[in-house]
Amino acid sequence: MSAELDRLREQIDQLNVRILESLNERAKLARAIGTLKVGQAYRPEREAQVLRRIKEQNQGPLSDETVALLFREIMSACLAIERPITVAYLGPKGTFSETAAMKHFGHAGVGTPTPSIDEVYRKVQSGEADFGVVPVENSTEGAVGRSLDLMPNTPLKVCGEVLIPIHHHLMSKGKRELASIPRVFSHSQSLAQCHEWLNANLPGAERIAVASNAEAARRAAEEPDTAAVAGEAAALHYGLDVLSSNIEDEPNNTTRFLVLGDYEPMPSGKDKTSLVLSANNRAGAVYEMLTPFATRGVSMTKFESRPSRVALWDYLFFVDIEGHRDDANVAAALAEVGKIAGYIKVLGSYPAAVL
Ligand SMILES: O=C(O)C(=O)C[C@]1(C(=O)O)C=C[C@@H](O)C=C1
Repeated sequence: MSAELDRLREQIDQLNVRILESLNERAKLARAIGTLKVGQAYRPEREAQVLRRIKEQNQGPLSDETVALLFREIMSACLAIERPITVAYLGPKGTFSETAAMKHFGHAGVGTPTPSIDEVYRKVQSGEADFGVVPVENSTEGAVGRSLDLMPNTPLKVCGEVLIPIHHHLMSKGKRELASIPRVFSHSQSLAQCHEWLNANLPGAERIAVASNAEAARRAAEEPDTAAVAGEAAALHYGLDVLSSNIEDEPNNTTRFLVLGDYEPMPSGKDKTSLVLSANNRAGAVYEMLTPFATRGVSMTKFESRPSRVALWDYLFFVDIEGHRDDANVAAALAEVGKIAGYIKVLGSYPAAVL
């Protein structure tokens, strides 16, 4: 048994040397590519292609998801040799936005927790951060209004999307009985996402909405007789005990984040395009405006209306379609929609989420 163990470990040691050599060889190639580039070194379209190919080529036993996550980190580390990417996200540390930023840019990216969505936009616009990550919609609770409302006026482009499965946990400083918790902090969306569970398990507790679920965890760590509803990252960051796991009412609860930056990705082969439209206020106007997508075979993956904030009962439509704005059918459809719509702004074309 022990001889067999030694033999297998010897093989792993030898393989580690080869992996190490390969990693550094790869890093040198990435650095050489970096010297040829003008402007932004980060290329999301290339990263998406690399990750898709790795998933296709994977023979196991590691899962496709696992190998893709490993290669995400390898690319993140290779890119950081020149200069780590800076990413502003809705903080404090421990939010799902931080999880999204790290999932997309890898852990060699330097995350900057930022107090509000407005401030994330501002930091990227001013060049204080290379990219920003903002939540745009949750599968249970719908749109994140502020992120959408800032899009029509920003010069930034949408250059990526990140999907994060959202699992909420009830946590407190030290283990305690649920019945002994008089107050629970969380973000209003998280409270809504756990509404049924809280009704059933903490019926008497006061629910207090705070700016983020990481802020909720921070307060639960400091204030006696309180608990927080937040994610695992927040429990780890603030040293809280998880009293009950996965308390979200909808098990497939997922939040979608967009990556914003001063960069327009090239086509990656599987892309999405986000746009904002307004229709004239007459019968059939929205139907007519969207018809070119149908006739050109362009799938719409999202249609969301928001008050325009310009006139009463005037709306903006946030639309996502499949394909890149440079794809022939998408370009033709956008040109036709542009002639019909009262207003059109293409927010960006970007690779569909791989992970
Ligand atoms: O192919 C490139 O453009 C690279 O810079 C290399 C590389 C990689 O490590 O594969 C690194 C960073 C980019 O974001 C994309 C890919």
